[in-house]
Amino acid sequence: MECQIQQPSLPSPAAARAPSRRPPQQLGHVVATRPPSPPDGLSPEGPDLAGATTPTVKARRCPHRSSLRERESLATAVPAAARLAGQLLELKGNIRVFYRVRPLLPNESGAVAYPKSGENLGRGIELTHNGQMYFFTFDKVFEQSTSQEDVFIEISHLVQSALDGYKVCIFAYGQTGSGKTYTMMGNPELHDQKGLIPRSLEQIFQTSQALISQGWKYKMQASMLEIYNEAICDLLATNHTTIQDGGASKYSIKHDANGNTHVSDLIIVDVLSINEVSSLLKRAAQSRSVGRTQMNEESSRSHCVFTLRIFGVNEGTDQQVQGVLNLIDLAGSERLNKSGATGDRLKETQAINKSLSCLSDVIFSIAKKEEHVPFRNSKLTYLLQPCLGGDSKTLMFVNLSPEVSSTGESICSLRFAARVNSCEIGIPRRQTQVRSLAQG
Ligand SMILES: Nc1ncnc2c1ncn2[C@@H]1O[C@H](COP(=O)(O)OP(=O)(O)OP(=O)(O)O)[C@@H](O)[C@H]1O
Repeated sequence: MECQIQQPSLPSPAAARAPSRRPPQQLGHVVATRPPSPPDGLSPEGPDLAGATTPTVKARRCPHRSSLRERESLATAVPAAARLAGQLLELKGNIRVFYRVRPLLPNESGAVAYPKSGENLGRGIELTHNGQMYFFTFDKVFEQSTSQEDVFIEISHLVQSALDGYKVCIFAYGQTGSGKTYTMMGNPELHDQKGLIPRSLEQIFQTSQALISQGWKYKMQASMLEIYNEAICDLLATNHTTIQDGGASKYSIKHDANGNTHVSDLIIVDVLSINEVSSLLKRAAQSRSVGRTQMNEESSRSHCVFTLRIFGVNEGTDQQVQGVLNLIDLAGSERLNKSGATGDRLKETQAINKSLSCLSDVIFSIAKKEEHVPFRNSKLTYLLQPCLGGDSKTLMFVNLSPEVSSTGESICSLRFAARVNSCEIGIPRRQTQVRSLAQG
């Protein structure tokens, strides 16, 4: 069940520290239902970054060699190791899991350690709880000192693949105050503190500009919503209405046959530059439901979903791609007795915990390969259905607080993450086609 966990009731600290004997390739399930498509940049029919070459030349030369070379020059921002990790990620059909531990705050004492060598270096974490040692391994661990930039480098290849026509979904999960918002958004104004969302968007715009010389033209559309107390709220709307406000016909979620999600009445903005997206992010951040709790001065009380739809066409080859980038900052899980929530905070906390528990039910159901997966039990799970049960490239960040009193919650988060990591959601599928003459 907890495939990446060495049992909690370990006999001795020495045994607890013994490295896992599981060979690295078993850490994720390789889905072998059909041969995996070659990693980005290796696809002969590639509308990807590499495939964006002059069509006549491309048709005559070895696509593999040219693709790789061109990608090398285009994606200079993505170091080779991270690209390789991304390609591996793509070959597996699982939801990948990275975890990040936030630094200790003043007056906190830590209960987290990491393997210093061996096969679990960079992937393992040890927690001590009530005198027992717990050991987990996942795809990647970011220790307290890891910078925002280093975290982004590890996911930049995944982000890039949205331009190739993939659906990409990255979400942050974890206890309240563990660093989800810092990881996803951070402070977009300060270079060192910029989170994954602003960095991803910068990269997408830079790369799309670089591809103009190879015949590619991209159109981008952004939307941003939050799910607060089980109601959807449009963060780009100037005048907020939710279903609870009486806008009953508003914001219903639908998925089309290609697994694309549509939320009725949601404002979708054409964005032409990174500056335009930045001001949208600023607007949305001001609208987000934030409150003070005992656990976090500025706690996000909602799940926040940023979506960038990417439409690309190559004027030379008539190839079209349609990618989606979903970046999601979930509300934090919290124990009611620890958070001290009352009144509105209590209601919010209950709604957050209920939707996270629905997420957990969905994950359990997918992991057990059950016929019926209860996606419709909450707005969050229904919205995430294509990311959790479809053909998208999905990555979950588990954010952890290193603080002693948080270890119980951290262990729950890590157990949940192990389930998520074991979910096989299928090989990611690229949305691409050749433009017909009729389309112009
Ligand atoms: N990697 C980090 N480096 C520096 N500070 C961090 C880091 N991660 C989190 N913090 C700080 O810790 C505090 C809590 O982080 P954050 O608000 O991101 O948590 P959260 O998980 O989003 O919480 P909630 O679920 O309540 O919204 C913030 O003050 C944030 O700036």
